[in-house]
This record gives sequence, structure tokens and C-alpha cells, in this order.
Amino acid sequence: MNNIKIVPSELEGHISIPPSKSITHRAIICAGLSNGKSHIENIIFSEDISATLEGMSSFGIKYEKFKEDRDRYSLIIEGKTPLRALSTTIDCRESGSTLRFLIPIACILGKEITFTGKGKLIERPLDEYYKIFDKQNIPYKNLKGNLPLRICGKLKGDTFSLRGDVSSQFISGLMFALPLLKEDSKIIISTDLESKGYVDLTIDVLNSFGIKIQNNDYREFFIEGNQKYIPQTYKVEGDFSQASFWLVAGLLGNKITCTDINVSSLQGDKVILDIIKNMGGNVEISETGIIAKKSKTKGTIIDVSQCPDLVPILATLASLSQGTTRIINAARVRIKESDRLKAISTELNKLGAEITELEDGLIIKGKEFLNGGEVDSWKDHRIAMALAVSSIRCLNPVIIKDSSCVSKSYPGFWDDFRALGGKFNN
Ligand SMILES: O=C(O)C1=C[C@@H](OP(=O)(O)O)[C@@H](O)[C@H](O)C1
Ligand SMILES: C=C(OP(=O)(O)O)C(=O)O
Repeated sequence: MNNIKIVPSELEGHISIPPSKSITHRAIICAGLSNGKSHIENIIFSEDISATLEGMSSFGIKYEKFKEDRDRYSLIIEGKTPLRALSTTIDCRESGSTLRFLIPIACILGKEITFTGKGKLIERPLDEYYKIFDKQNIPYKNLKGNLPLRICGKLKGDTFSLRGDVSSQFISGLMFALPLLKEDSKIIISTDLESKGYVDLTIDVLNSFGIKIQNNDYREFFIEGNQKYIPQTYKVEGDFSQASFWLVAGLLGNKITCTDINVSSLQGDKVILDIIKNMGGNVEISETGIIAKKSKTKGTIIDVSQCPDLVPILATLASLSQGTTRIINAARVRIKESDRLKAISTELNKLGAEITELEDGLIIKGKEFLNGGEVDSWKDHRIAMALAVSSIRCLNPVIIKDSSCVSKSYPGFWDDFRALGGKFNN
């Protein structure tokens, strides 16, 4: 299913929100670093999660899959430390999290390992790690700064100084590996920290597996060495980044109830609820789940430094709200699966939106309806899903090129779109 033609219609109904991709990566890694069997429940095998599971298998962990319901699985993971290198190459596909989380773990082994990937991942930045390799004399070789990356060396406990405004994934990646080293370590954040919620998630999942990280106000993290991961039974909660697509669909169309989502979650993208309320949208938390109802929303200023993954769907919502919205502090979303500022402004404008792209943000003049037309997903799952949701308020069909890219995070997206009343053929 590559090109899809959507005939605009309002969506309505109940949707079971898929498990958080960010938490699943973390739970698989922590289980793999434990000595013994962990049971991880509520998993969907998106491309990114499969990349992490296969990557961890390269370090000698064993796993068994069990089907729970529809596309949901549970996993029994048998971790074993010290890790072994069973394979010399780890293919991260297009997953930034997999690459940036597994690099420090590979550096515990001190064996030669090559990281590969595809699409935009090949050029997504790794400089924060290269600086560490240079400082610790860890030999590495890359292709003009890009993947494939070959590393052969052992990481030592240290004081690591990292920028906080490139990607929080470097901080999370080090947090998985450093507790297993002999020495204690410190991570010092040399700029303001963006994507804080993802660091909170890392610390929280690590805690569940018995690892302690001391957080000194997000400026400095202290990590004791010689810690031990303890196997767990862990259930992954629903994903707020994915819920945001259906919540906006509810505002633009008809009532949508999102179930299987934890309203006390630490996920940074939970802020979608506040953003919607701020824009005058009708969203409420009930016993059955989070309900979004058709609303007349108003433009506002949205700082996305802590919730970068919301940018594509916020651009959709703003394009169909009254007045002007400014999305600010968004420069980092240019280094995701696509240059998301360029991709979403170009494609929504093709549908009739009025978006001006700035270096680090977007200015969006809202309208009641868009025209529709032919658009490109830029092979980026969040762009494809945001465009699909905009079709609800288009006057004519919307054709989305490369629509199957949703499988990076949400392989069941199109099935769920149809189950809520979406009409499309491919
Ligand atoms: O740690 C994580 O799970 C993630 C961190 C974020 O990246 P940055 O820290 O690079 O913003 C986010 O965009 C990505 O989708 C998932
Ligand atoms: C950017 C994303 O993921 P990653 O960085 O793991 O590739 C995403 O899911 O939008």
C-alpha cells in the first residue's frame, strides 16, 4: 500500500491507543541488560521496535514473542550480562532511538561493531558521541560523518558534557550503559535541555528495572557504576504522540474516545491536552478514556522545544483553526525522519493551507476548510499521519504518496483510520 486516496469524511468512535514506542524501546533494552527473564507486555512490532529488538539480540539476548490481541504482543526477554557480540553489524533501519541508545551499549563490549541504517537516519547527527570517542580514544570510522559507523573500543566512566539541544537520545543512550561500568559517571548538560520528558521516561523505566540515576535539576545527572538491572514484568502504556493524531481528528470531525492511555503518564507529548485546551478545543478525561469532540479552535503560540514529535499534527490543527498560530523553538525537527518544518509546510500548503516556514518555526494562518489534492509523505510516518488527519476537513480527495511509511511507528494506523470511518482506497 503505497499511494492512498482518501475521500474526506469525519471520523468517530473509540480507539485503543498503541503502546508508547519510546517506552517500548527502553523496556526492551532494560530487560536485555538484566540477568534473567523479563516479561514485557503490550508491544506492537513497528519497524523501530523491531530494530531495537534485533539490535539487542546482536548482544546475545534471547526472546520469545506471544500474541496478545490483534496486533499486540508480549515478549519474554532473557537478558544476560556480561553482554556478548553475536553479530558484528547492527541495522537500525530508520530509528534514531535504536542507533543512539545502542551505541553506548556496544561500547561496553569493546568489540568491533558496525551500525548501519537507511533513509534520513544515515545523516542524523551523532557528533555528541564522536566527541566522547575522541576524548576517550575510542577508535571509530564513519562515512564522511554519516552511517555506516564502525566502533571498536571500551567506554569508561567519566564526566560527560553533552549539549541538551541536539537530541536527548544521547543522554538516554549513556544512561543505559553507564550504570554497568566499574566507575561512577556524571552527565553535565551544557545548554538548556530540550525533550526533557524523554529523559524522564528513561530514568523512570531504568528505575523500574532497579537502576538509580540522580537528577540534579536536569543540569547534571549522577550515575553510580556497578549497578545491576533486575528483570521485571512491565506493561507498556499507551502512546501520547500517537493519541495526538486521533485527538485532533476528534476536534476536526466527530467525537473520538482514546482508550488505553495513562492520564498520569510522564510522556512529554501529554502536553497535547493542554495545547488543545489552550486553543479552545473540547477535550476531557473520563472513566472510559480521553474524549475529543468537534470544536472551533483558535490560533495561539506553541513552544515545541519539549514536544518535537507533535509538530506535524499541530500544523494540521493550526491550519484548521481560527486566526494565526506560531510554532516556535522547532529547529530540531528538521533533523528527524524528514525536515519536518519543510515537509509539513510544503504538503499542507499543497492542500490549500497558508503556512510560512521560518528557520526555527512555522507561522500558520488558519482556515475552515482546505481544498485537498496530491501530497507526499516524504516517507515520514508523522507527516503521513498528519496529512491523513487533515483530509477530514478537505473539500476534495487527498492522495498521499508513500503512505506505508506509517509502519515506522504505527503499522496499524490505516486500519484504525478505517475503523473510525475513514474512507480510502489504495
Ligand atoms: O527518546 C525518545 O524516545 C525520543 C526522543 C525525541 O528525540 P529528541 O530527543 O532528539 O528530540 C523524539 O523526537 C523521538 O521521537 C523519541
Ligand atoms: C523522531 C522519531 O523517532 P526516532 O528519533 O527514534 O527515529 C519519531 O518517532 O518521530
